Amino acid sequence: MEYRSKLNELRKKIDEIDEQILRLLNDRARLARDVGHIKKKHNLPIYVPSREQKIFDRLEQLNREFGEYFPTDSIKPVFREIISACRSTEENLKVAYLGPRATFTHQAAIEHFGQAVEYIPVQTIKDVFEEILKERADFGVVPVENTIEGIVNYTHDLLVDYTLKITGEVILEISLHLMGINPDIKQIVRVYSHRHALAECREWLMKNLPHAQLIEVESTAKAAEMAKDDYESAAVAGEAAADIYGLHIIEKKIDRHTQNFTRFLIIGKDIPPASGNDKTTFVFSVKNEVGALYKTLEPLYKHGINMTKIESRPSKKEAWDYIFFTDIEGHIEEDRIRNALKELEKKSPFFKILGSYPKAH
Ligand SMILES: O=C(O)C(=O)C[C@]1(C(=O)O)C=C[C@@H](O)C=C1
Repeated sequence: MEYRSKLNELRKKIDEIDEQILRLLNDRARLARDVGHIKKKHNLPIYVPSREQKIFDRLEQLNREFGEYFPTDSIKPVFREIISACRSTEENLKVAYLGPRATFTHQAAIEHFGQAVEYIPVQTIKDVFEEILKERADFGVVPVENTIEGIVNYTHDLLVDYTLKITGEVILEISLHLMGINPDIKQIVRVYSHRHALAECREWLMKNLPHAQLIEVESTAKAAEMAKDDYESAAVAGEAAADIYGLHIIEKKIDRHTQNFTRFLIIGKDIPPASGNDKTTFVFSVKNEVGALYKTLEPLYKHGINMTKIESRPSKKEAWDYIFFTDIEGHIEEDRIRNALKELEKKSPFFKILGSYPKAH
């Protein structure tokens, strides 16, 4: 019985600490609200991703110094929600994303903005751009490339056509989980999912649920919705679907791809200020002459700028004419980046900066 009194004593201490945390959260929210008043008065943006990134970096570092009793991997998810909630006392951010709810794009959006924003699921990537342009949303979230499927052409084309800017990126590991309201796998007789997701998990399903009926539905999100009221059903879907539809994750990562990552872009109207660890994305074309690509990119080399990616796409203006989507390290506020890009622009028939934004970790 002695352990009971010890347990009670420890729980009492946890309650006291929770109370202190809660008081501090209220103090924090009050300060954020005051910051919000000043920013509104001086017409400054409420959402400052560079500041948020600095907070995460500093706290992760401090947590290591504190001995990591609290897992460092949990710092960002916890503080992301704290900041999201504090931010919501300053302004109600509206974020459009390629829906429906519970998709991986939704998951990426939550990973970036936290829960305390108004989410607007829309049907197409173009609708995401339109929502921002028509001022129904402040930001948008769209997929741009996947390690297995390659680039999302449509997102690239829209970035060229619209005046909007890339303001951030999220890289998400695409893991498919088995989920349901019933955690007992032995009672599962039906498994819902999208055709591709079922195919990716076939090996695991054959081995562990050989008698279950596999039912194809239009999306992994729909699968989770189908499973949410049925004790004998499970769905194969992403983590956001389990959160949103209140399902238990019965078995984590049942897909066989270990290198399945998708990169999502956050788009908005303005380029955010430098965070100190940024990327700039631009697109350009080259003249039709020998060594044109080499010559056009020379200013990057001259100014010591690291190019991390270059991707060609048909320009759609003339046959066999290409434009190049390029990522470099650094922010357009930095002199060396600005100067190099000015020189590069002079050499290109077409040039456009698509954004400068904090690098995803
Ligand atoms: O520092 C600010 O500018 C704030 O508004 C506070 C705060 C925060 O909660 O820490 C909230 C929103 C911003 O995106 C950045 C940080």
